[in-house]
Amino acid sequence: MDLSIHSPLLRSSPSLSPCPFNSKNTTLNPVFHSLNFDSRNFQRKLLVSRQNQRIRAQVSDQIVNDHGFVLEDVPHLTNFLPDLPSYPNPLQKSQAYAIVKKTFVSSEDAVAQNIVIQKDTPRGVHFRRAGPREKVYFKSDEVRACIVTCGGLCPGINTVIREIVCGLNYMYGVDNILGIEGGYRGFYSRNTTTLTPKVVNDIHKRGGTFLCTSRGGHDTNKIVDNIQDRGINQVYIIGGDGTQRGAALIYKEVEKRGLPIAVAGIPKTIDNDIAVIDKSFGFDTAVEEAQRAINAAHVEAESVENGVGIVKLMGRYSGFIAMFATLASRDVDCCLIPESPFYLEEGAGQEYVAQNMPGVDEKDASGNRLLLDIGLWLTQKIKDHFSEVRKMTINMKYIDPTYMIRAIPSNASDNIYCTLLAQSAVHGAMAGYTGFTVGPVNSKHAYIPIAHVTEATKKVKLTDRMWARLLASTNQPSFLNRSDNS
Ligand SMILES: Nc1ncnc2c1ncn2[C@@H]1O[C@H](COP(=O)(O)OP(=O)(O)O)[C@@H](O)[C@H]1O
Ligand SMILES: O=P(O)(O)OC[C@H]1O[C@](O)(COP(=O)(O)O)[C@@H](O)[C@@H]1O
Ligand SMILES: [Mg+2]
Repeated sequence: MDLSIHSPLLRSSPSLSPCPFNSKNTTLNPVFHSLNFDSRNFQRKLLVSRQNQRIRAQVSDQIVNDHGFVLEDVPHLTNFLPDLPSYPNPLQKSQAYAIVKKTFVSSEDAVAQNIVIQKDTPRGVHFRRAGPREKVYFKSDEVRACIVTCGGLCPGINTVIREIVCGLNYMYGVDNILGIEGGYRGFYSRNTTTLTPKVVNDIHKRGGTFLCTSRGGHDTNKIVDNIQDRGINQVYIIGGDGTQRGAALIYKEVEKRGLPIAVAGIPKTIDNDIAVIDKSFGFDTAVEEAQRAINAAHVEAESVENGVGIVKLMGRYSGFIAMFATLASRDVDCCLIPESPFYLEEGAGQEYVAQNMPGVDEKDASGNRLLLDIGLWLTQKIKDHFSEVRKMTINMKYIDPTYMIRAIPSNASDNIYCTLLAQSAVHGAMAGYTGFTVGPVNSKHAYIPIAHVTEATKKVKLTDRMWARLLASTNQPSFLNRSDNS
């Protein structure tokens, strides 16, 4: 019987305490050659090719120059509405920003996706740097914005909502902001709520989402009809990979209808599984909270004879929470993540787990596969092993803090991170960018084409040094052969 566990089906990433089982790169700062990519210059392929000899290829919104510099650009409203008027950015008159040396981000600023390069390698993919632009494409009193939150919870959602509202109001003088309640379906099945700085003043101190959320219910046409009917011209969409896919469809439909509506995505997920960006908001808070569960398991296991503690954490297909919580805690003896197939004494397959548990083919309303609860299964297997094979009685404590780590308010650093995300999204929408997701790339906030963050799921790389650090700290088996790593 094949008993090896196949990671894609793991529901979450348990970490164990105490466990029953026993180049050198040249780092260079990329040199930025002066490449003029002011939006009007490179929106239109042919125009760009003629105007700038250094640009030798452009595929859709991608520019490549002779140095292997690739700009993965985001759409701009003027791509399909060339006559859209622009206005001076009201931040010019802001007292707070008056002392800033460089209030506006240059249209030539780009953020490198890969900052560890070698002298002769191409300079690689870059994204537009996020931040306020000299010109905006909306008059403050004509903005009618809306905010929606979709998918699972995550610490910090309320901070993002609060800072979008306050950012729009304080920086751009916008006071027409709607909250769409209950996720995507809220566009057509619920009433909206009016958001002002006063209404959202304290919400960052609470977990969850002030606007409520849901899975499923994305109907692009109905959503865009509703956006149009309500006269909304800026749409802020906070959510994970599924939500961002939905946001891309909304942007496409808006473009098809030729509407002057900016669509901005703010990536949210507790799992940290969104590609390109350094880290998702709330992740640090969740890892911190997971310490409490690991600590409890450790204390319980240490305080009795033959104590074993198991903690189950979230992560779907990505084991970042378990990996970072383990690295931070140092009390964990074995960390199991979906990316790393593991075996018990005879091997242990997810198929085997599936035989013992119903519901393997079920999906949630968004189409996400409902994964098996590996934590409970593992707990039983370990108990069985000790009683049947080793003839020992163990004292097992199983802790499942999964929803507790995502339902809390964000910590201080996540709050600041959420503020930057929200403000970057506001600056981007006001500047007329659309169909973008915002997020930090190598610590600099950037506007990223939505497809880039949805086309792949970020996973722990077992061949990276971080996983090696974890193996070294727990002293657990790697479960992998060297040949598996290639
Ligand atoms: N491929 C898709 N196209 C359009 N909408 C989607 C898609 N995947 C998910 N959605 C919608 O996005 C919302 C959230 O998706 P879900 O997968 O539950 O959470 P998350 O965004 O956190 O990954 C749901 O309303 C769902 O209907
Ligand atoms: O909220 P639900 O439907 O119980 O789903 C739980 C899932 O949500 C998550 O917490 C977050 O997933 P999303 O970011 O895709 O919403 C997963 O870690 C977990 O598997
Ligand atoms: Mg998701």
